[in-house]
Amino acid sequence: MPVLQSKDVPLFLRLVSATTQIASSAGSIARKVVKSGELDIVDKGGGNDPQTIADRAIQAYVVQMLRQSFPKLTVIGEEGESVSAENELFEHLIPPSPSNSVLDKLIFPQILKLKIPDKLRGIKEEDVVIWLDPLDGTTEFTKGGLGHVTTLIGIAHGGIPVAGVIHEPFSYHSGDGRTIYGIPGVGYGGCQMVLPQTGKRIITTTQSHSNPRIEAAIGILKPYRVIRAGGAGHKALYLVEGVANAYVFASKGLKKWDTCAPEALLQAVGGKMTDLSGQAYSYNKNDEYGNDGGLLATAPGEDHEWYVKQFLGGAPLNL
Ligand SMILES: Nc1ncnc2c1ncn2[C@@H]1O[C@H](COP(=O)(O)O)[C@@H](O)[C@H]1OP(=O)(O)O
Ligand SMILES: [Mg+2]
Ligand SMILES: [Mg+2]
Ligand SMILES: [Mg+2]
Repeated sequence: MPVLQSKDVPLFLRLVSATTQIASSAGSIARKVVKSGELDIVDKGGGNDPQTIADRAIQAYVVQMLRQSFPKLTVIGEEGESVSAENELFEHLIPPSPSNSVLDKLIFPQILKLKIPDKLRGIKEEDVVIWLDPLDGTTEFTKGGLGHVTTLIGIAHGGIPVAGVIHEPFSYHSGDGRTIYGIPGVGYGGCQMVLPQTGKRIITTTQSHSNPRIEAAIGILKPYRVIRAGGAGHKALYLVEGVANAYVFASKGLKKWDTCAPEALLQAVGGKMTDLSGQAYSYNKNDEYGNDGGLLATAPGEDHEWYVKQFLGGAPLNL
């Protein structure tokens, strides 16, 4: 990937650019698995947390590709350390190594030319933590709800999300999937931000992990409409694209790999994501994986603090 090795381009931009390429080619794995009809579902236990061969193979592929170009990164992936791209069970799913000419055809050539602040320009590889969710929305994936599925690659530095890449392998926009990136304070690409309508509060929440406490929290907000959908990435896109005003999950269950990339994209378009009490998540490598304070995300233009206040004024949520 000659252009990505150029020392003229800051590491941060080379990493974001490479991540968009890798996420995009990982989408072919999910599509191949669906075509084969063999999902090889494993129950990871603890409620509703299935894993398929697509989760394993995408994780292995993304980790291998990132490590090839950026060996000093810390990568924390949902499916753990044990999956390897050399595994004969899914060798057939791993995309062939692209030739240099293909790699030079960047999806977002503009990324390498972005003007970035000094604090991003000075980022060192060894200080970056990648939070990887190879397949988000796996429950929906196993039931054929393919539009809810995304691959999420969050890039964190100093405990905060500095960039996020979201790939929809089964986007209705394109048969090759859709890739989106966001860099807070700098820009975003691959989608268009649309402000949601105001006055009629539309709340999006889980479709497959609900419980009475989640329903009670939504009730506090007196929604005009509730949209139940799968995947943290998918629901964050609802906020980016004007479908919903807020995304609420008043429960434990979400992990840092579910939120890092969506949070970066949402911030890049002017939205906000915190736990239910308005506290920011921390994405250092030694942090707890769980987002045990639940999730509150608001679309651009929404008053995030208003939502926090409703929860503080309501019955204690006790997640
Ligand atoms: N109780 C849970 N256990 C494991 N993962 C969960 C749980 N609740 C939510 N998640 C993860 O958060 C995502 C968003 O939740 P939901 O789809 O219910 O809104 C899920 O797709 C799932 O990610 P994944 O599919 O990557 O395991
Ligand atoms: Mg999972
Ligand atoms: Mg997930
Ligand atoms: Mg996942």
